Amino acid sequence: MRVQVVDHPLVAHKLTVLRDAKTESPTFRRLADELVTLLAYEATRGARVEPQEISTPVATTTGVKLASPKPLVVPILRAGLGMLDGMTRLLPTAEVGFLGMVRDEETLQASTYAHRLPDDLSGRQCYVLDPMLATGGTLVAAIRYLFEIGATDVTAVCLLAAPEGLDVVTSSFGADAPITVVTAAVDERLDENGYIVPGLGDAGDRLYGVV
Ligand SMILES: O=P(O)(O)OC[C@H]1O[C@H](OP(=O)(O)OP(=O)(O)O)[C@H](O)[C@@H]1O
Ligand SMILES: O=c1cc[nH]c(=O)[nH]1
Ligand SMILES: [Mg+2]
Repeated sequence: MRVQVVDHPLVAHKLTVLRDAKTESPTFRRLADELVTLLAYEATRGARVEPQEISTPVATTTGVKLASPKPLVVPILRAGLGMLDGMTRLLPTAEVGFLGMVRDEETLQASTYAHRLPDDLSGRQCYVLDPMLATGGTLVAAIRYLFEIGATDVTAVCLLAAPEGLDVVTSSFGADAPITVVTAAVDERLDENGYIVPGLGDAGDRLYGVV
């Protein structure tokens, strides 16, 4: 597994505003969207391409286009939905599958309440969107499901990750697993309620309100 922390002043600036408890939903949504686009640029560095012949107004040349099959973007509902537009802005031809998952706030166990994905992910590059990698339970369950239906190449794009969650993903799949985690920061730790410290609070609630 590879962890890539995107080190860029614009990423750090936007993340700081997202962390601020005074930032309200409309600004939080806009900044999450902008931040994901910056992370997506790094997350797609390994996107597969194939040669394509084209004619410019001056000459013929060989360029590249994204290879088939199309990449698949998988936002994890609810909070991952706030990352979808930012990701597909850079990957407009990607297809989108959905996983609905929720973490029990007492046991911290993740469960799946919805899935709508292609039957077979063989050969597809998969990009999982989830703003918070906390205990890692949600991401492990999501990746396990994608592997079960044929995925062999998964990149998780997270706004924030906790060291504990990264360790859980590594120990669940092994250090050599074909998994990349791209994040704006690895924070200090989890608190006793499984929240990332210093973190940004409950990403779903800050995007969409308390339910
Ligand atoms: O790493 P974990 O400990 O599993 O926690 C991370 C998960 O918790 C949050 O989802 P939540 O369950 O709050 O659902 P929501 O997105 O609907 O708010 C977050 O969006 C992640 O999916
Ligand atoms: O800090 C955290 C941990 C899990 N889920 C969140 O939304 N925030
Ligand atoms: Mg939530």
